[in-house]
Amino acid sequence: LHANAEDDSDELVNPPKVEEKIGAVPNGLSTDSDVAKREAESMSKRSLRSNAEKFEFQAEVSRLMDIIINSLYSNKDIFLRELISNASDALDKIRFLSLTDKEILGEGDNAKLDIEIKLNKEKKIISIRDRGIGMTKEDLIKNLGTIAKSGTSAFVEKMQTSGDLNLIGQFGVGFYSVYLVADYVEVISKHNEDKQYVWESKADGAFAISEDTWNEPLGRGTEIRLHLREEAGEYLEESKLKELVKRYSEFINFPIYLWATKEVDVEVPADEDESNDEEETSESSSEEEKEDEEKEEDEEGDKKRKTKKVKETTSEWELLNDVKAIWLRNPKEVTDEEYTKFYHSLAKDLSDEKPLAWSHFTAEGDVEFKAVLFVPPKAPHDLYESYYNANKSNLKLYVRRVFISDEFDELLPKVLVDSDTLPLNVSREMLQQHSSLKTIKKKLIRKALDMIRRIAEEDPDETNDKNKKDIEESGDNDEKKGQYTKFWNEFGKSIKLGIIEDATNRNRLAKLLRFESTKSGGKLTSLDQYISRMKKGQKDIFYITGTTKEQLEKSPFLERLTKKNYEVIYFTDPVDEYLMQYLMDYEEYKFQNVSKEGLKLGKDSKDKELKESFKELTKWWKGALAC
Ligand SMILES: Nc1ncnc2c1ncn2[C@@H]1O[C@H](COP(=O)(O)OP(=O)(O)OP(=O)(O)O)[C@@H](O)[C@H]1O
Repeated sequence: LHANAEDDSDELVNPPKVEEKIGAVPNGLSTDSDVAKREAESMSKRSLRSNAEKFEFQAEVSRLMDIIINSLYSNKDIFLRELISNASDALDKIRFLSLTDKEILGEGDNAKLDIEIKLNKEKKIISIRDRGIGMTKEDLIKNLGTIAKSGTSAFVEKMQTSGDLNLIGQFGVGFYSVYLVADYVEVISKHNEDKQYVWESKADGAFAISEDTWNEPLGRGTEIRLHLREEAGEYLEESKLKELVKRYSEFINFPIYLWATKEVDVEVPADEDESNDEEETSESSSEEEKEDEEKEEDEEGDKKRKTKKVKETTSEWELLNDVKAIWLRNPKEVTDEEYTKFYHSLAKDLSDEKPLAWSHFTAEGDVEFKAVLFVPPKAPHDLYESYYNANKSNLKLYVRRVFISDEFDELLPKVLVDSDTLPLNVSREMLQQHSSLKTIKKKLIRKALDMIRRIAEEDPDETNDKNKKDIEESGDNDEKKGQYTKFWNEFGKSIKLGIIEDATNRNRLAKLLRFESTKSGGKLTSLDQYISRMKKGQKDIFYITGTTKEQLEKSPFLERLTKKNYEVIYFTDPVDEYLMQYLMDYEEYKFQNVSKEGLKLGKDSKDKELKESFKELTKWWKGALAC
């Protein structure tokens, strides 16, 4: 990049004008002395600039960086996805602000919302540049080093036990993954409200910030330059980067361009090329012959001039992703693989695991919107820690393709919604209160519950005879087998919390409950299955709460019921006791805690019990009379 800093930085400021670039020589040398100066300052032998302001990383961040830089983790690819995702977030932010203030985007190239990647093979640098919101000096200090995110220590802990870096993006510390491949990183950033600054660090406990007086002005946005480690040379291959963008960032909502070189055939007049291409010029090897040819051509009048094809290397911006949002497409035309990939990019999930289910639909009526809902294969690591944190949610809302917010206080599966009905020019806070959002929420919850119910219905392990036949007919048994148990193990607690909080959907959620019982044979069972096994005349659903099933099995209260062949549910989760204060009944049956005093059994058993007590009473009475 620096060898021709002027050319390059120009290209970074004025990107994708493909036509202009054809034939340009991106690696040509420049004689401009300013450029040479800039380059010298910029590279500074990979030591932090001496006159820069120095900062220490916050201790947790420093530990995190140590772990990353010394990691033997083989999937180093993730750095690119993290940087692209940060660039995309920064673009979302500026686009959102521009809804209420058009001026904010600026003019010309500044208004182009895209992401550009460039390679400098010679200097082993990858640069990723966006025209997003950018960072002020204060942002750079805060965001990249001095303030540890809440996820930092959680991630450090997780890394120490599992060594699995895949989750880095989910812990909100993705930026630092650059040190998997680089040993020196520069972040050049320009925010509308500040000057251009350079942040730099070699991940050795310190970083430095200087006002940028040597790089080309960015206009607005951020450029991240990774000075690659010796062993990370593979990332200088264009093919590798193309593959990575395709794999991990295909669904980013902004165009991602790579400054790609390619060989093109160029037609040149046969004679012009003579001096530098011996093979090709053999047909006209002497001045005389050349003159003869010219004469011939002149004589032939309108006949074409003699030309020939030569190969030339040129560079141009190549678009790497298809920006058409998946949710706008017809569901019939989107493949399972595309949904899975889209989910992975949305959830920053690097595993190969498919989502447990998804639902892609268009809602019509008063509020129109399109949505794609996913049930992740695994619950987010902090799902319950942050359960009551109002700002944390997995819902992403777009209005007319513009990302508006992911700050909703609703717990839903991974969700992405795009609506044309909502107004664009209102603040996030106002939008939260907008009545349309309530309708969206209602519809989404219904759809999410349907989707979860379907996981159960399609799972052959869920031995509900009603749907067993359908499952057998559908043929894809293996894939669906055990999926509901998997769902339950990951999200069961959410269903319970839903029952507690959402009175309107309580019954629908109760259908999704699973538990073990005295008759479930160690497996999970549902309320419907419990009801199907009920004794004749039984009016109640019996349950017992405690810490473990083993402990409950010894309970004398339980024995009283099992002796009479009643099925009793074991509720052993700490939340269950609380849950049962809200779940009074299911269908026409009441819940009864068997360890409560004064337990009433079902009608027939009640009669029996009465008879029993009557027998006892008469025995006693007879005895008393005999005395
Ligand atoms: N290209 C960028 N433009 C503007 N700000 C950025 C950019 N890259 C990073 N940042 C800022 O630095 C912060 C830290 O980035 P980092 O990747 O570590 O975490 P994150 O983006 O919040 O979470 P995640 O890792 O899940 O993407 C971001 O929250 C953002 O404020």
